[in-house]
Amino acid sequence: MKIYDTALGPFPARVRIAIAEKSLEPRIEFVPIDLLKGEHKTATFRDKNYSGTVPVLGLEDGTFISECVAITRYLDVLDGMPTLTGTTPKEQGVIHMMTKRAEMEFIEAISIYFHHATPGLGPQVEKYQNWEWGIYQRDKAFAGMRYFDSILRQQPFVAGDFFSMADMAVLGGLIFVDHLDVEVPTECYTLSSWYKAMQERPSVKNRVTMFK
Ligand SMILES: N[C@@H](CCC(=O)N[C@@H](CS(=O)(=O)O)C(=O)NCC(=O)O)C(=O)O
Repeated sequence: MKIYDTALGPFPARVRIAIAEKSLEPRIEFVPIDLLKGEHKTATFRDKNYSGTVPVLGLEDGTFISECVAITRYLDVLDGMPTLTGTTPKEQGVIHMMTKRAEMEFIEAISIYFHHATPGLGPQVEKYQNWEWGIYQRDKAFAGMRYFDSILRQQPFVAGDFFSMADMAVLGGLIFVDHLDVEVPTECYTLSSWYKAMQERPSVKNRVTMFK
């Protein structure tokens, strides 16, 4: 299998954590895609992923799977023993809901801020920027951090009692925050200490870095 990504990006980190959690590194060839040069927006790359984003999983039969959730689910059930996306219907429903919520309320919001209200990936890539929209989404991400802080005051992980795909989505958002000119709100000390604790997890350790 191949993973087309950028080694240090927040969304790719979600899948790289999943790969580590499932001990799949030996089966994966990582193919670097240069976002700063806009390689992900070329026709060649869009043949792999119409949306022009990374990561993308390439299978031996020529199938390409994009979207962190889809890739994580594929990798999680590969061994017939899902550990990240739920085993019971309720677990699967709650994990999927909290992952989607982490995307809509946090990582996608801070990503929009990155692309629209900062230089982002540079003028060669950021063809359209809307500063107001970026600031609006930044504030949405702050509200999202306060929400996840409140969740983590009630339970050890984002979707309940065990580490799951939902935690990886929140970690992706925190990686963005780490390297932008924004901070986790001081009142979100539970989220901050959870983030610190997560970085001791072998699958997360050293993956919390960002492309420059
Ligand atoms: N919905 C997609 C989003 C993926 C995404 O936005 N990836 C970023 C990678 S990174 O910024 O996190 O490193 C990207 O390709 N950004 C490039 C762009 O948006 O031009 C997913 O879940 O995989």
